[in-house]
Amino acid sequence: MFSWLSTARRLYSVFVGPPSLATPSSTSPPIKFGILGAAKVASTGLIIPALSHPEVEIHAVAARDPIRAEAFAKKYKLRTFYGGGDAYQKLLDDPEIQAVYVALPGGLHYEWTMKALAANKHVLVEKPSSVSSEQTREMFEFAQKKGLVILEGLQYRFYPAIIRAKEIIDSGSLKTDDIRYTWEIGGGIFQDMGTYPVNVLRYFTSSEPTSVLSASYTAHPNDPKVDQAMTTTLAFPGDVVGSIELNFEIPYKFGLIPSLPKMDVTVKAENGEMTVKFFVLPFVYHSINVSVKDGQSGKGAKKRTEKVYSPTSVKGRTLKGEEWWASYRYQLEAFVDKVKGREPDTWLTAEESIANLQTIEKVYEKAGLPPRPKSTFAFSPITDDSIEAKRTA
Ligand SMILES: NC(=O)C1=CN([C@@H]2O[C@H](COP(=O)(O)OP(=O)(O)OC[C@H]3O[C@@H](n4cnc5c(N)ncnc54)[C@H](OP(=O)(O)O)[C@@H]3O)[C@@H](O)[C@H]2O)C=CC1
Ligand SMILES: O=C1OC[C@@H](O)[C@H](O)[C@H]1O
Repeated sequence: MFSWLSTARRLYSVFVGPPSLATPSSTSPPIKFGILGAAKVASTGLIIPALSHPEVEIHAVAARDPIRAEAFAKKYKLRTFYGGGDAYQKLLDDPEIQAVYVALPGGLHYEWTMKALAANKHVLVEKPSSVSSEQTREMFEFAQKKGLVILEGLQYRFYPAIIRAKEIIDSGSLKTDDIRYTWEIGGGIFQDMGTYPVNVLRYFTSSEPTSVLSASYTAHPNDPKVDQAMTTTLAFPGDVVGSIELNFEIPYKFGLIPSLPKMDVTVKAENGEMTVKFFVLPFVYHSINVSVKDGQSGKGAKKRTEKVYSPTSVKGRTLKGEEWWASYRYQLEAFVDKVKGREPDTWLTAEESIANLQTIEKVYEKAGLPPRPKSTFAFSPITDDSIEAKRTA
Protein backbone atom coordinates (compact mmCIF):
# COMPACT_ATOMS: atom_id res chain seq x y z
CA MET A 1 0.00 0.00 0.00
CA PHE A 2 1.33 3.46 -0.89
CA SER A 3 0.27 6.63 0.81
CA TRP A 4 2.13 9.81 1.54
CA LEU A 5 1.55 9.23 5.24
CA SER A 6 3.03 5.74 5.26
CA THR A 7 5.91 6.95 3.08
CA ALA A 8 6.62 9.78 5.50
CA ARG A 9 6.44 7.37 8.45
CA ARG A 10 8.72 4.86 6.79
CA LEU A 11 11.30 7.44 5.77
CA TYR A 12 11.26 8.93 9.27
CA SER A 13 11.92 5.44 10.67
CA VAL A 14 14.71 4.83 8.19
CA PHE A 15 16.56 8.12 8.44
CA VAL A 16 15.69 9.43 11.91
CA GLY A 17 14.65 6.58 14.15
CA PRO A 18 12.20 3.69 14.49
CA PRO A 19 8.72 4.10 16.04
CA SER A 20 9.91 2.31 19.16
CA LEU A 21 13.24 1.19 20.50
CA ALA A 22 13.91 -2.50 20.96
CA THR A 23 14.10 -3.92 24.45
CA PRO A 24 17.28 -5.98 24.72
CA SER A 25 16.58 -9.70 24.60
CA SER A 26 16.74 -11.38 28.00
CA THR A 27 17.64 -14.75 26.47
CA SER A 28 20.05 -13.85 23.68
CA PRO A 29 22.87 -11.42 24.48
CA PRO A 30 23.35 -8.55 22.02
CA ILE A 31 26.01 -8.74 19.34
CA LYS A 32 28.27 -5.78 20.01
CA PHE A 33 29.31 -4.00 16.82
CA GLY A 34 32.24 -1.72 16.19
CA ILE A 35 32.21 0.64 13.22
CA LEU A 36 35.37 1.25 11.22
CA GLY A 37 35.16 4.83 9.91
CA ALA A 38 32.90 7.66 11.00
CA ALA A 39 31.23 7.23 7.64
CA LYS A 40 28.06 8.89 6.33
CA VAL A 41 26.51 5.52 5.54
CA ALA A 42 26.85 4.30 9.14
CA SER A 43 23.67 5.89 10.51
CA THR A 44 21.27 4.55 7.86
CA GLY A 45 23.33 1.43 7.22
CA LEU A 46 23.64 0.17 10.78
CA ILE A 47 23.06 2.57 13.67
CA ILE A 48 19.36 3.27 13.03
CA PRO A 49 18.57 -0.36 12.04
CA ALA A 50 20.22 -1.48 15.28
CA LEU A 51 17.85 0.66 17.39
CA SER A 52 14.99 -1.73 16.63
CA HIS A 53 17.00 -4.95 16.86
CA PRO A 54 16.92 -6.51 20.34
CA GLU A 55 20.12 -8.47 19.70
CA VAL A 56 22.36 -5.67 18.47
CA GLU A 57 24.30 -3.01 20.31
CA ILE A 58 26.57 -0.50 18.60
CA HIS A 59 29.47 -0.39 20.98
CA ALA A 60 32.18 1.71 19.36
CA VAL A 61 33.40 3.70 16.39
CA ALA A 62 36.93 4.23 15.14
CA ALA A 63 37.97 7.23 13.05
CA ARG A 64 41.35 8.53 12.02
CA ASP A 65 40.67 11.92 13.56
CA PRO A 66 40.07 11.64 17.34
CA ILE A 67 37.81 14.72 17.34
CA ARG A 68 35.59 13.22 14.64
CA ALA A 69 35.55 9.90 16.47
CA GLU A 70 34.44 11.55 19.71
CA ALA A 71 31.81 13.71 17.97
CA PHE A 72 30.43 10.65 16.16
CA ALA A 73 30.27 8.61 19.40
CA LYS A 74 28.53 11.50 21.17
CA LYS A 75 26.02 12.02 18.35
CA TYR A 76 25.02 8.36 18.28
CA LYS A 77 25.43 7.74 22.01
CA LEU A 78 28.10 5.05 21.59
CA ARG A 79 29.95 3.89 24.69
CA THR A 80 33.42 3.85 23.18
CA PHE A 81 35.40 5.58 20.48
CA TYR A 82 38.88 5.14 19.11
CA GLY A 83 40.68 7.99 17.36
CA GLY A 84 44.05 8.42 15.67
CA GLY A 85 46.28 6.57 13.24
CA ASP A 86 45.91 3.24 15.02
CA ALA A 87 42.19 3.67 15.83
CA TYR A 88 40.89 0.97 13.47
CA GLN A 89 43.25 -1.66 14.92
CA LYS A 90 42.46 -0.53 18.48
CA LEU A 91 38.76 -1.13 17.80
CA LEU A 92 39.58 -4.59 16.46
CA ASP A 93 41.59 -5.30 19.61
CA ASP A 94 38.57 -4.42 21.79
CA PRO A 95 37.51 -7.77 23.27
CA GLU A 96 33.95 -6.49 23.90
CA ILE A 97 33.27 -6.30 20.15
CA GLN A 98 31.98 -9.37 18.28
CA ALA A 99 31.11 -7.86 14.89
CA VAL A 100 32.59 -5.10 12.77
CA TYR A 101 30.95 -2.87 10.18
CA VAL A 102 33.53 -1.94 7.56
CA ALA A 103 32.23 1.40 6.24
CA LEU A 104 35.45 2.45 4.50
CA PRO A 105 36.24 3.21 0.85
CA GLY A 106 36.10 0.03 -1.27
CA GLY A 107 39.88 -0.06 -1.74
CA LEU A 108 40.31 -0.55 2.02
CA HIS A 109 37.70 -3.28 2.46
CA TYR A 110 40.07 -6.21 1.91
CA GLU A 111 42.67 -5.05 4.43
CA TRP A 112 40.25 -4.19 7.22
CA THR A 113 38.00 -7.19 6.67
CA MET A 114 41.00 -9.53 6.87
CA LYS A 115 42.25 -7.75 9.99
CA ALA A 116 38.79 -7.91 11.56
CA LEU A 117 38.49 -11.63 10.81
CA ALA A 118 41.99 -12.18 12.19
CA ALA A 119 40.75 -10.48 15.36
CA ASN A 120 37.87 -13.01 15.45
CA LYS A 121 35.13 -10.54 14.57
CA HIS A 122 32.16 -11.26 12.32
CA VAL A 123 32.12 -8.74 9.46
CA LEU A 124 29.42 -6.72 7.72
CA VAL A 125 31.43 -5.14 4.90
CA GLU A 126 29.94 -2.37 2.78
CA LYS A 127 29.59 -2.86 -0.95
CA PRO A 128 31.65 -3.36 -3.02
CA SER A 129 33.08 -6.25 -0.97
CA SER A 130 36.56 -5.28 -2.23
CA VAL A 131 38.02 -4.14 -5.54
CA SER A 132 39.27 -7.58 -6.60
CA SER A 133 37.39 -10.87 -6.95
CA GLU A 134 40.57 -12.69 -5.92
CA GLN A 135 40.80 -10.75 -2.66
CA THR A 136 37.07 -11.14 -2.00
CA ARG A 137 37.48 -14.89 -2.40
CA GLU A 138 40.31 -14.76 0.16
CA MET A 139 38.08 -12.80 2.55
CA PHE A 140 35.32 -15.39 2.42
CA GLU A 141 37.72 -18.33 2.58
CA PHE A 142 39.39 -16.86 5.62
CA ALA A 143 36.04 -16.21 7.32
CA GLN A 144 35.01 -19.80 6.66
CA LYS A 145 38.30 -21.08 8.07
CA LYS A 146 37.73 -18.99 11.20
CA GLY A 147 34.06 -19.96 11.50
CA LEU A 148 32.99 -16.31 11.23
CA VAL A 149 30.13 -14.64 9.37
CA ILE A 150 30.90 -12.20 6.57
CA LEU A 151 28.27 -10.36 4.57
CA GLU A 152 28.55 -7.77 1.79
CA GLY A 153 26.13 -4.90 2.49
CA LEU A 154 24.11 -5.17 -0.71
CA GLN A 155 21.10 -4.02 1.27
CA TYR A 156 18.52 -3.90 -1.56
CA ARG A 157 18.58 -7.71 -1.83
CA PHE A 158 16.97 -8.06 1.61
CA TYR A 159 13.91 -5.92 0.81
CA PRO A 160 10.55 -7.67 0.25
CA ALA A 161 9.80 -5.79 -2.99
CA ILE A 162 12.98 -7.08 -4.60
CA ILE A 163 12.30 -10.65 -3.48
CA ARG A 164 8.78 -10.21 -4.87
CA ALA A 165 10.11 -8.96 -8.22
CA LYS A 166 12.32 -12.05 -8.45
CA GLU A 167 9.29 -14.16 -7.59
CA ILE A 168 7.44 -12.62 -10.57
CA ILE A 169 10.34 -13.55 -12.83
CA ASP A 170 10.59 -17.06 -11.39
CA SER A 171 6.82 -17.60 -11.78
CA GLY A 172 7.34 -17.71 -15.54
CA SER A 173 4.63 -15.14 -16.28
CA LEU A 174 7.34 -13.18 -18.07
CA LYS A 175 8.95 -15.54 -20.51
CA THR A 176 12.65 -15.52 -19.88
CA ASP A 177 13.82 -16.60 -23.33
CA ASP A 178 14.97 -13.75 -25.54
CA ILE A 179 14.79 -11.47 -22.54
CA ARG A 180 16.45 -8.06 -22.48
CA TYR A 181 17.46 -5.96 -19.49
CA THR A 182 17.97 -2.21 -19.40
CA TRP A 183 19.39 -0.32 -16.47
CA GLU A 184 19.65 3.44 -16.11
CA ILE A 185 21.15 4.43 -12.80
CA GLY A 186 22.33 7.74 -11.54
CA GLY A 187 25.30 7.98 -9.24
CA GLY A 188 28.43 5.91 -8.96
CA ILE A 189 31.19 4.50 -11.11
CA PHE A 190 30.98 0.91 -12.31
CA GLN A 191 33.12 -0.47 -9.52
CA ASP A 192 30.86 1.18 -6.93
CA MET A 193 27.28 1.62 -8.15
CA GLY A 194 27.87 -1.08 -10.79
CA THR A 195 27.66 -3.57 -7.93
CA TYR A 196 23.86 -3.17 -7.93
CA PRO A 197 23.01 -3.60 -11.61
CA VAL A 198 25.53 -6.40 -12.03
CA ASN A 199 24.01 -8.13 -9.02
CA VAL A 200 20.38 -7.62 -10.01
CA LEU A 201 21.13 -8.91 -13.49
CA ARG A 202 22.74 -12.05 -12.09
CA TYR A 203 19.97 -12.40 -9.48
CA PHE A 204 17.01 -11.97 -11.83
CA THR A 205 18.44 -14.28 -14.52
CA SER A 206 19.69 -16.81 -11.94
CA SER A 207 22.82 -17.15 -14.04
CA GLU A 208 26.28 -15.77 -14.76
CA PRO A 209 27.19 -13.77 -17.87
CA THR A 210 28.87 -15.87 -20.55
CA SER A 211 30.58 -12.88 -22.16
CA VAL A 212 30.74 -9.11 -22.25
CA LEU A 213 29.38 -8.13 -25.65
CA SER A 214 30.28 -4.47 -25.40
CA ALA A 215 31.45 -1.94 -22.86
CA SER A 216 32.16 1.73 -23.35
CA TYR A 217 32.77 4.46 -20.85
CA THR A 218 33.09 8.18 -20.42
CA ALA A 219 36.24 9.04 -18.55
CA HIS A 220 36.32 11.47 -15.68
CA PRO A 221 37.84 14.76 -16.89
CA ASN A 222 40.56 14.51 -14.24
CA ASP A 223 41.58 10.89 -14.72
CA PRO A 224 41.31 8.88 -17.93
CA LYS A 225 41.37 5.61 -15.94
CA VAL A 226 38.22 6.50 -14.00
CA ASP A 227 34.80 5.93 -15.57
CA GLN A 228 32.08 8.39 -14.70
CA ALA A 229 29.63 6.65 -17.02
CA MET A 230 29.56 3.10 -18.34
CA THR A 231 27.39 1.34 -20.88
CA THR A 232 27.77 -2.38 -21.23
CA THR A 233 25.94 -5.32 -22.73
CA LEU A 234 26.34 -8.79 -21.31
CA ALA A 235 25.38 -12.13 -22.82
CA PHE A 236 23.71 -14.69 -20.59
CA PRO A 237 22.86 -18.32 -21.24
CA GLY A 238 19.83 -18.91 -23.49
CA ASP A 239 20.22 -15.83 -25.73
CA VAL A 240 19.46 -13.52 -22.82
CA VAL A 241 21.03 -10.08 -23.09
CA GLY A 242 21.46 -7.63 -20.23
CA SER A 243 22.26 -3.95 -20.71
CA ILE A 244 23.58 -1.70 -18.01
CA GLU A 245 23.76 2.03 -18.24
CA LEU A 246 25.45 3.92 -15.44
CA ASN A 247 25.92 7.65 -15.44
CA PHE A 248 27.56 9.76 -12.77
CA GLU A 249 26.62 13.05 -14.42
CA ILE A 250 22.87 13.33 -14.90
CA PRO A 251 22.35 16.61 -16.75
CA TYR A 252 20.24 19.24 -14.99
CA LYS A 253 16.79 19.79 -16.52
CA PHE A 254 16.91 23.03 -18.51
CA GLY A 255 20.45 23.33 -17.14
CA LEU A 256 18.99 24.30 -13.75
CA ILE A 257 16.97 21.60 -12.00
CA PRO A 258 18.79 18.53 -10.63
CA SER A 259 17.11 15.25 -11.60
CA LEU A 260 16.24 12.60 -9.10
CA PRO A 261 18.57 9.65 -9.50
CA LYS A 262 17.11 6.96 -11.71
CA MET A 263 17.65 3.46 -10.38
CA ASP A 264 15.36 1.28 -12.45
CA VAL A 265 15.65 -2.23 -13.75
CA THR A 266 13.61 -3.33 -16.74
CA VAL A 267 13.14 -6.94 -17.73
CA LYS A 268 11.97 -7.23 -21.35
CA ALA A 269 10.38 -10.48 -22.43
CA GLU A 270 8.70 -11.58 -25.65
CA ASN A 271 5.27 -11.24 -24.10
CA GLY A 272 5.72 -8.13 -22.02
CA GLU A 273 7.95 -6.49 -19.51
CA MET A 274 8.50 -5.61 -15.90
CA THR A 275 10.14 -2.51 -14.49
CA VAL A 276 11.18 -2.24 -10.88
CA LYS A 277 11.50 1.45 -10.14
CA PHE A 278 14.13 2.61 -7.66
CA PHE A 279 15.26 -0.96 -6.96
CA VAL A 280 18.48 0.11 -5.19
CA LEU A 281 16.68 1.86 -2.33
CA PRO A 282 13.22 0.24 -2.54
CA PHE A 283 12.17 1.37 0.94
CA VAL A 284 12.28 5.03 -0.15
CA TYR A 285 9.77 4.22 -2.87
CA HIS A 286 9.39 1.60 -5.53
CA SER A 287 6.90 0.13 -7.91
CA ILE A 288 6.90 -3.16 -9.74
CA ASN A 289 5.17 -2.44 -13.05
CA VAL A 290 4.24 -5.61 -14.88
CA SER A 291 2.78 -5.71 -18.36
CA VAL A 292 2.01 -9.11 -19.89
CA LYS A 293 0.26 -9.63 -23.24
CA ASP A 294 -2.56 -12.10 -23.63
CA GLY A 295 -1.13 -15.63 -24.05
CA GLN A 296 -3.33 -16.58 -27.02
CA SER A 297 -3.64 -13.47 -29.13
CA GLY A 298 -0.44 -11.76 -28.04
CA LYS A 299 -2.47 -8.55 -27.83
CA GLY A 300 -3.93 -6.38 -25.12
CA ALA A 301 -1.21 -6.18 -22.49
CA LYS A 302 -2.54 -6.56 -18.97
CA LYS A 303 -0.85 -4.00 -16.79
CA ARG A 304 -0.51 -4.09 -13.05
CA THR A 305 1.54 -2.33 -10.43
CA GLU A 306 2.69 -3.94 -7.21
CA LYS A 307 4.25 -2.26 -4.21
CA VAL A 308 5.67 -4.42 -1.48
CA TYR A 309 6.45 -2.31 1.55
CA SER A 310 5.06 -4.81 4.02
CA PRO A 311 6.91 -8.01 4.78
CA THR A 312 3.98 -10.01 3.53
CA SER A 313 4.33 -13.43 2.06
CA VAL A 314 6.76 -13.44 -0.85
CA LYS A 315 8.06 -16.56 -2.53
CA GLY A 316 5.74 -18.61 -0.35
CA ARG A 317 7.39 -17.39 2.83
CA THR A 318 6.27 -14.78 5.30
CA LEU A 319 9.31 -12.61 5.80
CA LYS A 320 10.16 -11.24 9.21
CA GLY A 321 9.85 -7.48 9.23
CA GLU A 322 7.85 -4.31 9.66
CA GLU A 323 6.37 -1.85 7.19
CA TRP A 324 8.86 0.78 8.35
CA TRP A 325 11.99 -1.38 7.99
CA ALA A 326 14.63 -0.30 5.45
CA SER A 327 16.52 -2.91 3.45
CA TYR A 328 19.43 -2.15 5.81
CA ARG A 329 17.22 -3.33 8.69
CA TYR A 330 16.30 -6.56 6.86
CA GLN A 331 19.99 -7.02 6.13
CA LEU A 332 20.84 -6.61 9.81
CA GLU A 333 18.16 -9.15 10.77
CA ALA A 334 19.76 -11.68 8.41
CA PHE A 335 23.28 -10.95 9.65
CA VAL A 336 22.25 -11.43 13.28
CA ASP A 337 20.33 -14.62 12.42
CA LYS A 338 23.46 -16.01 10.80
CA VAL A 339 25.74 -15.06 13.71
CA LYS A 340 23.21 -16.60 16.10
CA GLY A 341 23.11 -19.81 14.04
CA ARG A 342 19.56 -19.27 12.73
CA GLU A 343 18.47 -19.56 9.10
CA PRO A 344 18.04 -16.03 7.65
CA ASP A 345 15.15 -15.23 5.30
CA THR A 346 17.64 -13.96 2.69
CA TRP A 347 21.38 -14.43 2.37
CA LEU A 348 24.16 -13.51 -0.02
CA THR A 349 26.81 -16.17 -0.44
CA ALA A 350 30.55 -15.89 -0.94
CA GLU A 351 30.05 -17.03 -4.54
CA GLU A 352 27.70 -14.08 -5.16
CA SER A 353 30.19 -11.49 -4.00
CA ILE A 354 33.04 -13.11 -5.93
CA ALA A 355 31.01 -13.55 -9.14
CA ASN A 356 29.81 -9.95 -8.93
CA LEU A 357 33.39 -8.68 -8.95
CA GLN A 358 34.39 -11.10 -11.69
CA THR A 359 31.72 -9.53 -13.91
CA ILE A 360 32.85 -6.02 -12.99
CA GLU A 361 36.46 -6.98 -13.83
CA LYS A 362 35.40 -8.43 -17.21
CA VAL A 363 33.46 -5.26 -18.09
CA TYR A 364 36.49 -3.10 -17.27
CA GLU A 365 38.66 -5.36 -19.40
CA LYS A 366 36.25 -5.14 -22.35
CA ALA A 367 36.04 -1.36 -21.98
CA GLY A 368 39.86 -1.20 -22.14
CA LEU A 369 40.22 0.17 -18.62
CA PRO A 370 42.88 -1.20 -16.28
CA PRO A 371 41.63 -3.14 -13.25
CA ARG A 372 41.41 -1.14 -10.05
CA PRO A 373 44.60 -1.52 -8.00
CA LYS A 374 44.20 -4.34 -5.54
CA SER A 375 44.78 -3.76 -1.89
CA THR A 376 48.48 -3.95 -1.25
CA PHE A 377 47.86 -5.28 2.24
CA ALA A 378 49.74 -8.56 2.38
CA PHE A 379 47.72 -10.80 4.58
CA SER A 380 49.43 -14.02 5.55
CA PRO A 381 48.69 -16.81 8.01
CA ILE A 382 51.82 -15.59 9.84
CA THR A 383 50.08 -12.29 10.54
CA ASP A 384 47.04 -14.24 11.60
CA ASP A 385 49.05 -16.51 13.91
CA SER A 386 50.90 -13.59 15.44
CA ILE A 387 47.60 -11.83 16.13
CA GLU A 388 46.26 -15.06 17.69
CA ALA A 389 49.44 -15.43 19.72
CA LYS A 390 49.18 -11.84 20.97
CA ARG A 391 45.55 -12.44 21.89
CA THR A 392 46.17 -15.63 23.86
CA ALA A 393 49.42 -14.39 25.48
N1 LIG B 1 24.98 -0.06 1.08
C1 LIG B 1 24.65 1.18 0.81
O1 LIG B 1 23.49 1.48 0.56
C2 LIG B 1 25.70 2.24 0.83
C3 LIG B 1 27.01 1.86 0.86
N2 LIG B 1 28.00 2.79 0.88
C4 LIG B 1 29.38 2.26 0.97
O2 LIG B 1 29.87 2.60 2.28
C5 LIG B 1 31.25 2.92 2.23
C6 LIG B 1 31.45 4.32 2.83
O3 LIG B 1 30.75 5.26 2.05
P1 LIG B 1 30.27 6.70 2.65
O4 LIG B 1 29.71 6.52 4.00
O5 LIG B 1 29.42 7.34 1.61
O6 LIG B 1 31.67 7.46 2.67
P2 LIG B 1 32.32 8.47 3.74
O7 LIG B 1 33.30 9.31 2.99
O8 LIG B 1 31.29 9.15 4.56
O9 LIG B 1 33.06 7.47 4.71
C7 LIG B 1 34.23 6.80 4.37
C8 LIG B 1 35.01 6.57 5.65
O10 LIG B 1 36.22 5.95 5.26
C9 LIG B 1 37.26 6.38 6.11
N3 LIG B 1 38.53 6.47 5.39
C10 LIG B 1 39.63 5.76 5.69
N4 LIG B 1 40.61 6.01 4.84
C11 LIG B 1 40.14 6.93 3.97
C12 LIG B 1 40.71 7.60 2.87
N5 LIG B 1 41.96 7.36 2.49
N6 LIG B 1 39.95 8.49 2.23
C13 LIG B 1 38.66 8.72 2.60
N7 LIG B 1 38.05 8.10 3.63
C14 LIG B 1 38.80 7.22 4.31
C15 LIG B 1 36.80 7.67 6.73
O11 LIG B 1 36.92 7.32 8.06
P3 LIG B 1 37.46 8.22 9.26
O12 LIG B 1 36.20 8.46 9.98
O13 LIG B 1 38.43 7.33 9.92
O14 LIG B 1 38.06 9.47 8.69
C16 LIG B 1 35.35 7.86 6.38
O15 LIG B 1 34.55 7.96 7.52
C17 LIG B 1 31.67 2.76 0.75
O16 LIG B 1 32.19 1.47 0.57
C18 LIG B 1 30.35 2.90 -0.01
O17 LIG B 1 30.37 2.20 -1.25
C19 LIG B 1 27.74 4.13 0.91
C20 LIG B 1 26.43 4.57 0.87
C21 LIG B 1 25.32 3.65 0.80
O1 LIG C 1 25.41 2.03 -2.15
C1 LIG C 1 24.84 3.04 -2.44
O2 LIG C 1 23.48 3.01 -2.53
C2 LIG C 1 22.73 4.17 -2.42
C3 LIG C 1 23.40 5.39 -3.00
O3 LIG C 1 22.66 6.52 -2.64
C4 LIG C 1 24.83 5.50 -2.50
O4 LIG C 1 25.46 6.61 -3.09
C5 LIG C 1 25.59 4.26 -2.85
O5 LIG C 1 26.90 4.28 -2.38
